[in-house]
Amino acid sequence: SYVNTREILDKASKEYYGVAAFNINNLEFLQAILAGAAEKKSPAIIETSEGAIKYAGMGDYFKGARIFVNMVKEFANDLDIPVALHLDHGKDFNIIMACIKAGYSSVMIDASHYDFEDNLRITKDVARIAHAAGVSVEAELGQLAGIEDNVEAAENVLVNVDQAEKFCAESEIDFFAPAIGTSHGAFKFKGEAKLDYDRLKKVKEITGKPLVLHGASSVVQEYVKIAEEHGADFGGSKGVPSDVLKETVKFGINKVNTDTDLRIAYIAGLREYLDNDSKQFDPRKYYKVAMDYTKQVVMDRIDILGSAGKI
Ligand SMILES: O=C(COP(=O)(O)O)N(O)CCCCO
Ligand code: NA
Ligand SMILES: [Zn+2]
Repeated sequence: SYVNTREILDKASKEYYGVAAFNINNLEFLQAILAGAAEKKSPAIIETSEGAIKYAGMGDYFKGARIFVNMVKEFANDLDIPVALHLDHGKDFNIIMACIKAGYSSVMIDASHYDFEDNLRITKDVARIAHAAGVSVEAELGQLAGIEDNVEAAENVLVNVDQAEKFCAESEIDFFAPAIGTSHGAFKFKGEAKLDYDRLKKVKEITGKPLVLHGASSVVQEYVKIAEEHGADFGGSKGVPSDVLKETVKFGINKVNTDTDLRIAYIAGLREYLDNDSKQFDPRKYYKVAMDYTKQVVMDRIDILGSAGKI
């Protein structure tokens, strides 16, 4: 069934497990994600960046938002698992409004590159409007380094715990994304993957809200290897190890944003297929391995985060 994201995350926050939020740009990733989540009897949060919405609508983001709402609802209505659709990194007020109007379950207002007062003011405005339309809201404090899609920042700025308290108390948001040392993309750490668990624990205690981890992909080396065996160059790629991910869930992370892991699994499967079948030109065939690997990553991630059977 198609649900409000709060239904999924309030339960996860109470019971201390994580729910992956998987990014999509097209039909094939959506099919792979929902197949994996359904098989694991897990809730599923589908999310789209502003770039994905412009991509799907061929520049018309009202159309793009409606396309994703209709695709997700069509599948969700026939599934026994709860499915939500979320706008990831909403920055453009018009796109946020288009998603609310189209029927998204939740929207992120990402004003984290503004100063604190402006971030709080903008977030309060969006929360008031979204809530009036029955849509839940995510916002972020601190910044992730790394450039991906149209989401970029110079360097890591870790969340300030005192600011988090004021921000969560006054902004009326439903989910909160504290920056604790991750970054977007496939090259997250030069050395060891270290996240600020202490800051995370304090934010959970103080806010009591469902928390979001951005830049949470693990960059699974099994699929990096397959992609590189078939011509990819992902040298130096490193993500959040699964044991570190489990620690963040233990300390209160509930929504685990995952884009890069699906992208790597998909391109690994596509490269492998194209190298092995020079005669094929049916997209339902040559996307198959890509979708199978993506589904496998979805199921593995659900096992790591503990959301299997939580419906
Ligand atoms: O936080 C994340 C997940 O990041 P990643 O999957 O790279 O670790 N996202 O918000 C996904 C989209 C980033 C911009 O395209
Ligand atoms: Na988000
Ligand atoms: Zn993010």
